[in-house]
Amino acid sequence: MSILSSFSQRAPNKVFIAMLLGTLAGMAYTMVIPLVMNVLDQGPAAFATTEPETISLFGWQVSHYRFALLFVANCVFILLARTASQVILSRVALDVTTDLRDRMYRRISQAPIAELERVGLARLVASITADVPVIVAGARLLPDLLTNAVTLAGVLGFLLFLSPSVFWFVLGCIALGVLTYQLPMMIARRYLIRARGHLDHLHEGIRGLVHGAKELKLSSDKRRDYAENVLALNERLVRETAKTGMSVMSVAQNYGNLIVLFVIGAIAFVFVNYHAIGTGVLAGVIMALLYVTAPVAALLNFVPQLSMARVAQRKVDELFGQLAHEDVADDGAPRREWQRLRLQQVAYRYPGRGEESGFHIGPIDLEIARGEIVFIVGGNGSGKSTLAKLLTLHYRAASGRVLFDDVEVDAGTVSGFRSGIAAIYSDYYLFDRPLGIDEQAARPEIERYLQLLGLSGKVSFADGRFSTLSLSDGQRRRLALLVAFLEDALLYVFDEWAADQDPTFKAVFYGEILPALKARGKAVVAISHDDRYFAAADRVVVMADGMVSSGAGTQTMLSLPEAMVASPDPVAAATDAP
Ligand SMILES: Nc1ncnc2c1ncn2[C@@H]1O[C@H](COP(=O)(O)OP(=O)(O)OP(=O)(O)O)[C@@H](O)[C@H]1O
Repeated sequence: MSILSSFSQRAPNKVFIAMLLGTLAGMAYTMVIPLVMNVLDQGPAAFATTEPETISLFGWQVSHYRFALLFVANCVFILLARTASQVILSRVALDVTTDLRDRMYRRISQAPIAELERVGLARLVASITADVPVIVAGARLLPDLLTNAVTLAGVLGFLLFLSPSVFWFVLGCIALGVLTYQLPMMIARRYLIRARGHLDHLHEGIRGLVHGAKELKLSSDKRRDYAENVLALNERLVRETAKTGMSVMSVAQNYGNLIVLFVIGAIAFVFVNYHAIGTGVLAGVIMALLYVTAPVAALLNFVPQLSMARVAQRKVDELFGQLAHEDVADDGAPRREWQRLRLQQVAYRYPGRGEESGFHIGPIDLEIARGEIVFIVGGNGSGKSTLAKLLTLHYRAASGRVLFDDVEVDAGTVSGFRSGIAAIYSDYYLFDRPLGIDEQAARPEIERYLQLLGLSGKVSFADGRFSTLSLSDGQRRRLALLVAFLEDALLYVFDEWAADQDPTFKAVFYGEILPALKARGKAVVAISHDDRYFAAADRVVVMADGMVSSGAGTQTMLSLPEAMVASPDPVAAATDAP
């Protein structure tokens, strides 16, 4: 959708008023020339007044006082109309900026996870932070654009009134000037588009600088390499292309500024030799043209800003065009109950790069029942996390069927089934508050879990948020686990949750938390490399090269301290603790 239509949809009345005021201001601008012409003895005969009426005002002699009053009123009107028009549109622009970002947020949250992973964070952030302000700035120019366009049209009308031959000559010259102006502008635009493309890579580089700060700090060689071959390289590409673009644009702008002066020269030195034109009319024409120099230059100077806005708009459209809307018909549907989850001949393939085809898993047949603990084990890159994302319905199977009981997951049912799933992925994100819960009702439970997870001395819960997220990796994961508990889901998926827990807490996780979830009738899937605890699973699913083979588990808690095995419900354990 074009930004202009966003403006008029957001506040049609305000936009109309702003446009109207801009137009009226332009008309008032045009009035200035005829008003002044009236008092020029040497002006065109049509404007000559017979009797200059002079009055004394505050001790000053004011001739043609009616015109003088009209002139002042006109100027005051220009001031008020233009200001009001700009203020109104600036305010609408702020609302439109919010709307635009809001639309982007929704597009992102409605996009399939696979698409978000493909597009990447850096490009999305660049679009929201860099492109949106440029688009809106372009749209904010509209009142000025109108004012200047109307002024130009008015002055051209004035020229037509003075001398039709001059009018056609001026019109032809301006049209020629504007056409030739397009060539450098086109070149400049190309460079700006290229610079915007490099900016995406630069953002990715900056992300690496922040997220990889610890790795880079440890080695000056790494730091130098990254600074030179990633940051400086992308900076240089952005800078050089933007510099060339801006330089060409400056040439175009200055050429644009001179167009009217060329016209004045052409009339004063050439046109007069071919057309009979009186001195009064010539003076009027030159005055009108000088007057119109600024509006023409302003109009042409809008072009670069508008073309930058167009580049940004194209970038946003392109990016969000790539982000497909997930096929979910029942978004926000209530949770659907189920007893058994089944994957039947499910396969999934990541998109390939160039000639390389993407990693492929399946076809997989797998069943997980409520009250069952299933471990997914296997080597790195064997497809465990991919399978987890299929189980949590973030990836949609390319072929095969995912069924909860006898209901197949499709666009109409996916949302209801997702509501019953809680997952902690290896790249989980911890929000500073539990989302979508009744804070007051959950408070006692949160306090209890904080204690159970050994976090009560570290984190507290107040005003709907956790007091801190500055915790150790293991503690952050425990907090993520707490949030998952609050969801009271039907299926829990843990992707290497225990990897960075200390031995004691590892034992708590495998020996108490998982059995407690099982006892409460939850289906539990844990991706694990902890072979010491494989016995905690009812079933072990082994993955290799994207395929699964199941092995039998055992209910016996191997390696667990007796005290831990004795209390199968950790919540009860926490409550009973002295
Ligand atoms: N977002 C992605 N885009 C494209 N390919 C991916 C993506 N994520 C994973 N892959 C591919 O899928 C393969 C399996 O990845 P996956 O994360 O499922 O393995 P894993 O068994 O969980 O490994 P690990 O034990 O190291 O966590 C990877 O080797 C990679 O080639």
